[in-house]
Order: sequence, then C-alpha cells, then structure tokens
Amino acid sequence: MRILTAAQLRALDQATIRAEKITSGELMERAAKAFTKAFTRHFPDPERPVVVVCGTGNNGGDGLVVARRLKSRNYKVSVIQANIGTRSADNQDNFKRLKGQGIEVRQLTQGDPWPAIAPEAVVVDALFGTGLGRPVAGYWAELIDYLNALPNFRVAVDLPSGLSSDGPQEGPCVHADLTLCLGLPKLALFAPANTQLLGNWELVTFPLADPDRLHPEVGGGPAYQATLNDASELGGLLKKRYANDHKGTFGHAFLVAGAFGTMGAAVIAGRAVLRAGAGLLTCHIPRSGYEIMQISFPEAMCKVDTHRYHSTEIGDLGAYDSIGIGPGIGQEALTVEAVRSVLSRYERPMVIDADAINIIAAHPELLKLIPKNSLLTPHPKEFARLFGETEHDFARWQVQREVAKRNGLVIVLKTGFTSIATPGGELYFNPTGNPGMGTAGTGDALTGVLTGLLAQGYDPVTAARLGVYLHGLAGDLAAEELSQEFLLAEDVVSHLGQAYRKLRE
Ligand SMILES: NC(=O)C1=CN([C@@H]2O[C@H](COP(=O)(O)OP(=O)(O)OC[C@H]3O[C@@H](n4cnc5c(N)ncnc54)[C@H](OP(=O)(O)O)[C@@H]3O)[C@@H](O)[C@H]2O)[C@@H](O)CC1
Ligand SMILES: [K+]
Repeated sequence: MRILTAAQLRALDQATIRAEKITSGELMERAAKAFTKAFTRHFPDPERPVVVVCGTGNNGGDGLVVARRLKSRNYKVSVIQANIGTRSADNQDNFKRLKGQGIEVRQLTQGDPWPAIAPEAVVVDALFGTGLGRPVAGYWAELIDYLNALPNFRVAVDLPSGLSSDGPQEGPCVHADLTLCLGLPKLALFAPANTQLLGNWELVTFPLADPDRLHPEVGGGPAYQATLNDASELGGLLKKRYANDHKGTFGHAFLVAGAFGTMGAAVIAGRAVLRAGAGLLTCHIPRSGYEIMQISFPEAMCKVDTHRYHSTEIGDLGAYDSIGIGPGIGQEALTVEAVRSVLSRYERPMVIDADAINIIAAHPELLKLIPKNSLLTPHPKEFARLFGETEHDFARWQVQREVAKRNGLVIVLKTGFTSIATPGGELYFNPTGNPGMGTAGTGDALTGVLTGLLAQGYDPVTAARLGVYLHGLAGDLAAEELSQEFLLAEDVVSHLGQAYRKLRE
C-alpha cells in the first residue's frame, strides 16, 4: 500500500472522481461512512455523547458527514463549528444537510469563550487534515490547547489537527487518543516523534483509485515516498515447499554471534535462523560458549574459535548460503579484525547487526567492504553512529534512503514502524510489532530470521520485508497470548510458526 504526500492524495482524489464519475461530495461520503463504521466499532454505545469539532475545509466536511451518520444511528451527537476560514464547497453542502436532523450545532468564532464539553463525551477532531498549509496560530492554536487540556477521549479524523502530514511537526497539534486515518497512509504516521500526537492509529479504507495505475496523474510512480508492507502482498512472496525438498534445499546459514557473557545472543539468533526455515546452521562461537550452545541448542553445529572469550579467527566461508554477524560479539580488537576478514572474504549478501554495526561505525573504512545487497539492521542510536545524527525522523529517512542507494545496501532501521531502505531507492514501512518487543534479545531474533530467510534463497529486499513482518507478527501473536510485559525474545521466536501460518492464510 502506497504512502502518499498530501498533494498526491489530493491528486488521487481528483483521479478517483474522474475515473469513477462520482462527485467530490460522494467521495467525502465514502470516507466519512468508513470513518463512522470504524468509530462505532470503537464506541458501540450510542448513549455516550459525541462532540464533533469541525473546521471549514474538507476535514471539517468529513466531520459534518460523520455527525449526520452517527445521528442516523441514534448517537447523541452534537457539532462545534469552528469558523476558521471560507468553507469548502463540500463542507458547505454538508453543513446545509445537517439542518432538520436534530443535531445541536454551536458556532465558534474567533474571540468566543471556549465551548463547554461534557467530560464523558468523545471528542471527534475534524478541524484540519491534510490541507494544513502552515502551523496553526492565534485563537485556533488556543482552541487546540483547550481541547488537549480536556479530559475527554479524542478521536482524530484522518490526522490529529495541526499535524504536518509530510514533514517534521511545527506548531500546536491535537493530541489524539485514536487516529482513524482515511484512505491511504501518510508519512507522519510512521514518525516516532509523532507517537504521542497520534495515539493509536488505524487505517480506514474505502474505495479509491489505484495510485499505481494512475501514477502519471497523481505525480507518483517512482516518486511515491514510501510503501506500507501489507500481508496480502507479503503472503504471496512466501516460497512454496515441495515434497522432495530437503535440508540442503533450505540453505546452510552461518552465524557469528556471542562472546563470554553474551552467549544468549547466539542462542536466540541461532534458534531464529532455524525457526525461520533454514535447513542447516553453523554457529561460530568462542571456546567458552561451546557447552552452552550445544546444550541449549542441539540443532546447531558449532565452530569454535581459538580464543576462549571472543571470536577472533573465522575460517572458510565458502559453504554458507548466508551469514549473520554481530549479536553479542563485542568489539575487541581481534574481533574487529575477524569482522573485517569476513566482510572482505564473503561475496554474497549477509546480515550485519549489533556489535558488527558498532565495529563498522568505529572503523568506517569497513563500510566499503560489505558485500552488495547486504542487510544492515541498526536501531536509531546505531544508525546515528553509522551515518550521523539527523534533525528529525523525516531527515533520517532521507539519509537512510541515500546511504542504502549509495552503498548498495538494504538498511533496516528498527523503530516502532521499522523502515527498510533498498539499493533501488525504495522505502518500506512495517506495520507489525508492539512495544512489548522492546526487551533484550528481540534484535538478535530478527538477525536470525533475516539470516534464515537469506539462506532459503529469498532476495535481500524480500528477506528484509518478510523477515521484519514475520518477526513483528510473531511478537504480536505472543503478546496477545502472554501480554506485552511478559514477552521474552524466545517467545517471539517460538511464535514464528503461527506467524508463518497467519501470513500464508
Ligand atoms: N481520499 C481521502 O482520503 C479523502 C479525504 N478527505 C478529507 O479531506 C481532508 C483535506 O481537506 P482539505 O484539503 O480541504 O483541507 P483541510 O485539512 O480540511 O484544511 C483546509 C482548511 O484549513 C485552512 N487552513 C489550513 N491551514 C491552516 C492554518 N494553519 N490555520 C488556519 N487555517 C488553516 C485552509 O484555509 P486556507 O489555507 O485556504 O486559508 C482550509 O480552509 C482530508 O484530511 C480528509 O479529511 C475527504 O473529504 C475526501 C476523500
Ligand atoms: K483532524
């Protein structure tokens, strides 16, 4: 699913109107109908009052339609009409259509005292959406502050009013508890900095023209800013397994992980390699980790380093279909040389994580040794160490894209909505995962999953998209069963089976 800019979304609306021979009012009706359906799912009790705060653009127009539709379902709904500017045509029409419906409408004009809102009411925020042209200021900014200070539950129509859809946040913004985003996702939904403003968000879909078919009109195509991975597409990318396949078919993965005190990272990552479906796994570990590995994970073969505590000399790499390197390896001088040697000798895409990333950050000349199309999986701090600090999320995505393209790498930036930048210049966002996965070892599990997918012959971009999705989905399924608080990395790994099953459905 494409992620469009506000301008592209406007063009897509027009393209939909032309292609389907509908009016803009009918499109607004579609959007508001879908919103109302989602809203009543969240708030099934029609006795709970709903106050829709509407602006004068089409976001406000949506709010007016929502009010009318909720009223027809017997909700106790009223409208606060903020007279911000000139009404859009569809706003005007829908304002007229409110007459005679028995909906209380309170007008709010600059300078008016703030309207009283009962604390139990759900506030529907329809002041501004994607048409925000500048930071909100003056009286309307104070209205946003007023709404934010209320104890009420706030539901944003499309976006929290005041949120910049395509760039860093400027100016005041409604703090939504729930955002029901209309049609297609906007980049702002994925920015970690916006988490508090958006609350939980959901996409509310309704029929819109396909932006890929209409991209000349929408100004998109390669210029679309990003794509949200969805199950329907990813499910189709899973490889089939055939009766005569055997462990050789599914690849032999090699993992360089663990050191004295961090052998858990090797165990978790190793399990994930095989649970993701690789046929064979060899782990390179320091001598002191040998018993730990063999006892806790008998399915793995071990190659033991000459050093007791660290990996220092890594032998022949020719036999392996994929390599994962980094979890728990530390940054000892001899380990740095071992990483350098692996990077310079292996010629296929590999997975580079954790300490291997920190080693590369400390020795930038290593970046050039990384085999083309390899996967780098930094979290934001590691990303900053590698590629420098950025001012905001949007700038970081830009850098992520540039460095992926320039270096021919797949860069997996691990955030709430992990982003994947490809050598081809695309940016994908992942929708699965939950805060319960912010616990030790889940990153090691991801390294394992990605290494396991590469071993099975998935191309690196598909491996990244699938691996991040499956890992997050396994975490979601585990959290559903066990709670987010309880979650351990091994629960994520042990739910990979269910995640595969669900994705195949
Ligand atoms: N396909 C879909 O998803 C569909 C989406 N739809 C909906 O349309 C929404 C976009 O509607 P929109 O373009 O009319 O813009 P909207 O956000 O209502 O604001 C514009 C108004 O605000 C004003 N204004 C702007 N900034 C301001 C400021 N800082 N301070 C004060 N005023 C400011 C601006 O005035 P102006 O800048 O012209 O002075 C204008 O009056 C979108 O979010 C979705 O809800 C559906 O209806 C159809 C299908
Ligand atoms: K809004």
